[in-house]
Amino acid sequence: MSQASNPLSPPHPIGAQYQHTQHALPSYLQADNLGPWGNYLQQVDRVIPHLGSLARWAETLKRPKRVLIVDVPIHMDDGTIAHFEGYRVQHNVSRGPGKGGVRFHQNVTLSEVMALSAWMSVKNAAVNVPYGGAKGGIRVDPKLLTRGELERMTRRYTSEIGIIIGPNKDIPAPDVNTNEQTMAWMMDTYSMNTGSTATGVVTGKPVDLGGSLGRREATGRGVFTVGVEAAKHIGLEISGARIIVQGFGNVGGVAGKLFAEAGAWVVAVQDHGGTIYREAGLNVPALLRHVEETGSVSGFVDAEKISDDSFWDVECDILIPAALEEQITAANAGRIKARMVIEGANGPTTPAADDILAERNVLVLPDVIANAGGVTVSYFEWVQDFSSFFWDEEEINLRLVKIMKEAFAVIWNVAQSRKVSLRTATFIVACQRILRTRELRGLYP
Ligand SMILES: NC(=O)C1=CN([C@@H]2O[C@H](COP(=O)(O)OP(=O)(O)OC[C@H]3O[C@@H](n4cnc5c(N)ncnc54)[C@H](O)[C@@H]3O)[C@@H](O)[C@H]2O)C=CC1
Ligand SMILES: O=C(O)CCC(=O)C(=O)O
Repeated sequence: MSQASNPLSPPHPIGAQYQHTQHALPSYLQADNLGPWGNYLQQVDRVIPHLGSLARWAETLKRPKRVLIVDVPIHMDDGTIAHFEGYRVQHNVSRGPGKGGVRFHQNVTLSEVMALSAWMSVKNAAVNVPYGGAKGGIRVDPKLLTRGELERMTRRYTSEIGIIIGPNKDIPAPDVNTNEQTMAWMMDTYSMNTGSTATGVVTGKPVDLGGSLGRREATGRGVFTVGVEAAKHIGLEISGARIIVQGFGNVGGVAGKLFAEAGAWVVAVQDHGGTIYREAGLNVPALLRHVEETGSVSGFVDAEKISDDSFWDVECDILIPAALEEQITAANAGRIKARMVIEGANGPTTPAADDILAERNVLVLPDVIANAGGVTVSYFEWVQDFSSFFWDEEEINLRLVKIMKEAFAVIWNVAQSRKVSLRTATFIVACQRILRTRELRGLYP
């Protein structure tokens, strides 16, 4: 059907590159394709037998508290109007305000944001920061927008979700394809709409706007910290270890840099643009500069280009997935050579792949503890904003490492004593905390 004869077409034509946002099936109709949310539900089912009497509250974990779908209309630079679909999901707010990032990606769906918000509830409880779990996103390829379009979309989205976010209600932060600038626009929009500067409404802001030193590197630093702790348990020497990284953005780039500085060899890196390999180890600082300049690892001169699929066959000791969900599946888990997988990304391993890796004695450090460094420093940022007293970077990193090591030690011991995976152990610790609060608070207002 042509645009002109379709009664549902927008009054103004839209640019061809945005048509997917108009014609894609609304994501809330895709509920039968559970994807990451289905994986999360399976992870919950694995923890229920370990919850004792709290298991009677477990259904709480399987239902998001609040789901908001918003239409985000903006003027494009060429004068046309485009509509984007945005989401904010608050999975659980028993332990405190919702907390979790905002993702801009062309494949974002409601089911995905539901899963990401639920993993935030588990993660925040695992490191015992006083938050529930939330997440947001817009179904858009931000690489196709100009800076002005991106700003208008971010601001309109912030206004639309403004009814449920706030420094004491739900605090967004960066995730895939969002950054400090995105958070600055969100903070400014929320502040203008409420009539006073509210730095604590988002974290991951520029330091000049009340952001925290160390937040940019925090998730990668947390990945590195738990990786080093786990390596000690399995007798893996970090110096000289071979590492492969999928996703070389905020999380993968910083984790790769810290492992390289500790003497490891980053031998393969994959991102959306392709996969590169160097037997003798990549020059990580030079690769980071290349990504900064070009947007991808692709085209890095001092490396061999290999096929995306052969990434999974590379000989290595540690694999760090740091891109998107469902990357390690039953189809490739049997090929992975690593002794340890450190999940920088959220939800990169499906439950079926978890089982294959466990059978093959590959240790998986799950997202819900391995990438908790980001939200931990977000918590520091929020505390600093409330007190208007800012800490130096050394103090932030010391506190971050202490929290990550202590949380990981508790989880490791639970895994040993209950003879369960580190993922189930993390869920046991976290879900007990969440459900205990749920029980104490009771049900009626
Ligand atoms: N930024 C943060 O503080 C935190 C992020 N995470 C998770 O870490 C993961 C990465 O997030 P960021 O580094 O912040 O995002 P980013 O936007 O900085 O980087 C994303 C990276 O993934 C790559 N990528 C995208 N699609 C890909 C594909 N199909 N195949 C291979 N690589 C692909 C991109 O090229 C880029 O290198 C996400 O799962 C996110 O939810 C988790 C905790 C905190
Ligand atoms: O820093 C935060 O609040 C949340 C970061 C995030 O989205 C995540 O941990 O997945």
